[in-house]
Amino acid sequence: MAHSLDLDPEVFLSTHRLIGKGEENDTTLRSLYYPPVNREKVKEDQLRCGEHSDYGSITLLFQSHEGGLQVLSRSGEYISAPVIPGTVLVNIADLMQRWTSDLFVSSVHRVLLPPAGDCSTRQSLAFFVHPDTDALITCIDGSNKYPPVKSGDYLIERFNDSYGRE
Ligand SMILES: O=C(O)CCC(=O)C(=O)O
Ligand SMILES: [Fe+2]
Repeated sequence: MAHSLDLDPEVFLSTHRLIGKGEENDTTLRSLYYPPVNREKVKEDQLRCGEHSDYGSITLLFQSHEGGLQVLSRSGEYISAPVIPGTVLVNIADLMQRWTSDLFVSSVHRVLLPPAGDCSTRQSLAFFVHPDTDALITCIDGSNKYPPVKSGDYLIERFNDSYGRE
């Protein structure tokens, strides 16, 4: 990713040094199990996972073969992301968009219900990658498009926006 922006890779590497080393990095692995869908109880427009973008730098997504993931294109249409066995899907997340002054755009995505009559379950693994909690994220182009923010503070802000402040 850094090379594609003509950047020294250390810009990203040096700010992700503490993954898996303790409390100073919020990178998380989440196992998501979606149970079979009872069609009689489905509401209109119900989804398995509602439209959102992720908060950190990137997300590595491992999906089971059932599929259902869709990504919003820049022209505003949802595109199904095919499951390609043995591959990992990489989503750009919001802090990366901010960091790169919108050169990389975070992907808005959702997970659809299976088609009617399909009782399959779905399993995915999402590895939400975050910069180190104290890493100061400033626009890499030197602009002030977004004010500098510490990775950990940004995450707390996003959690508060999503789940409500105390
Ligand atoms: O289950 C999936 O494939 C996507 C899950 C997801 O987007 C998320 O948990 O942020
Ligand atoms: Fe997501």
